[in-house]
Amino acid sequence: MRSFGRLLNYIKPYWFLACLGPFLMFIEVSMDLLQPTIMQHMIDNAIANNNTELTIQLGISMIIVAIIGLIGGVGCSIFSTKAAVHFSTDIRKDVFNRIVQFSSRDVDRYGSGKLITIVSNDISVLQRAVLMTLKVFVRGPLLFIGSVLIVFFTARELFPIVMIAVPILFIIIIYFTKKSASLFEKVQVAIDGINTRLQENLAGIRVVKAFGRENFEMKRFAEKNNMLTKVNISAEQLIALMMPLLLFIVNLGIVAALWLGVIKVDGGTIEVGAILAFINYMTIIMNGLMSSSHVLMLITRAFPSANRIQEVLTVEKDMVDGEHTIAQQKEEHLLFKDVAFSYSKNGEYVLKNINFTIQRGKTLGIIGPTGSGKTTIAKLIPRLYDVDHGQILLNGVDIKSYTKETLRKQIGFVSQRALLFSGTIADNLKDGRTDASLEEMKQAANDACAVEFIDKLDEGYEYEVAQGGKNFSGGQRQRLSIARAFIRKPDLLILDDSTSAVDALSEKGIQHALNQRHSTKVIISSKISSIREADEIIVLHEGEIVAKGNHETLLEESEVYKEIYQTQGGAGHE
Ligand SMILES: Nc1ncnc2c1ncn2[C@@H]1O[C@H](COP(=O)(O)OP(=O)(O)OP(=O)(O)O)[C@@H](O)[C@H]1O
Repeated sequence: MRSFGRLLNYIKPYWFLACLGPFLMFIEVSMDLLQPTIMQHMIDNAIANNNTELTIQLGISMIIVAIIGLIGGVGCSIFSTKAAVHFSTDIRKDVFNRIVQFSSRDVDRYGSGKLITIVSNDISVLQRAVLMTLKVFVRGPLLFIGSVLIVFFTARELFPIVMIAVPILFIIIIYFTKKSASLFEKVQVAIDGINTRLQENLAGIRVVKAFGRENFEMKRFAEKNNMLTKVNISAEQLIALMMPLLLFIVNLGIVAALWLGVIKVDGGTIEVGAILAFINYMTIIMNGLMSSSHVLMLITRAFPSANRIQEVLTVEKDMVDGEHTIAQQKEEHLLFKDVAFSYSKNGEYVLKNINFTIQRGKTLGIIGPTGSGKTTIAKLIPRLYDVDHGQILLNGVDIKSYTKETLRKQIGFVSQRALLFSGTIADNLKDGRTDASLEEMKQAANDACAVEFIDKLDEGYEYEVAQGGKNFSGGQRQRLSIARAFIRKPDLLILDDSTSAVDALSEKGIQHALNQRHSTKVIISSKISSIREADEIIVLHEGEIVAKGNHETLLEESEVYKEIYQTQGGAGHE
């Protein structure tokens, strides 16, 4: 509830629209409330007395009142919708901006399914609650209070019926609203589950097909879908049950009014028009309560969504940005000092006691079996994650002391999963450096052996890259990612298994280009051929450095290295 209240601050810039909507609704409701009274006059004073002129006058009044009401209603819808849509657009923008700045730990913690639900579903739920509040919240209570007052002053004989019916209607509404709130919370969780499954399947659709996992995935999706169906049905059934119950109470009231009315009309204390007006007001009271309860339900339903949105907006930064904005060039370029790291707070360390130094301009190779922690080392350097123990120094300064911008400007990172973004090839290359010229792009593409396939494209560097780069082969994506890093001309270049899908000839070309570069290089690979030229190689095993040296010394001294070498063809491969 507090989160909902806080998020309502987003409506402040649109306060004029947000006030205009309910004001126009006030006009519409006032007109709605006038109608039965005019009708009562028409029946009791004009029709009963055969007064045609008065009948026409009152008829015209009813039409005018209806038109004013219509203008109020339409105006309210237009302005309320504008306010609510701007409100949610601003929240969506802030939530997205926050997510983009999340640390990798936060992304791991939330999971992409939940984040997608928050940006899409939760914000829509909130928008709907605000829209209905602006449109209906004034209407419901006004219709209710207005009708009760009018009955009190114009048909006091029938007022006891209202006194009995209204509390019962209230109790029903409160009971159902409370019950539905917890069910709608479950609905949100079930939608999370669906989005997670969907997201995972779409991202890995090729693997799903290649391994014939369709049936298995369909079954897993069906489980989540059934769960959503179950909670959705329970929630909707609950709401569906409320309407007939309310109607039943109102109808009982109407029957009681007719019964009491007949006695009173016989006694001459009430007129037929007043009874008809009462019946109308009873229906309006019910409608007023129904629409208020509907909004109340939407608001209660929006509470869990608001909590989740607020949580994302206020998530505490687990990575504090440093203040250092100047990166000097030191001979001792990169230093890992007693580094240990675990992905979860109390989890097992995936890196332990990591110590190494790279001198400026030199190349460090990192090799080791899968899961030994190679990629994790690469992720620690640009602070995708922070170390749990020890220190990483870049140019003699703890990387935590740099602003993230200063730190990341010094680094060119080619990740294991070559990811491209939708846009043109040029757009993707310019992610490396926004002001890169066409000549520089061509040079980088040439060094990364990407020129041959770019030149074959009619549009060249203006060729559109599909989402995730799926209109390129794995090797082409890797070469474009390398070109993107090259274009940056970084001080420190990190290549994480980035030539795994590249053919041997292109890999040779890339290695040649790498050797020409003055950058300090960290090359991670599971292939000895990619790192054998490195000035120093570290061998990782189960998160620890088990050997260090160049190719020749490691062949002599490290069993693990020798084993990798032999499994990759050994001397015969040279
Ligand atoms: N985001 C993550 N959350 C939790 N554990 C992770 C995460 N990423 C990696 N791990 C774990 O950390 C360990 C080291 O993983 P890492 O990716 O660094 O290994 P690697 O040597 O690069 O493997 P590969 O050669 O297969 O790429 C593995 O046990 C892995 O399961």
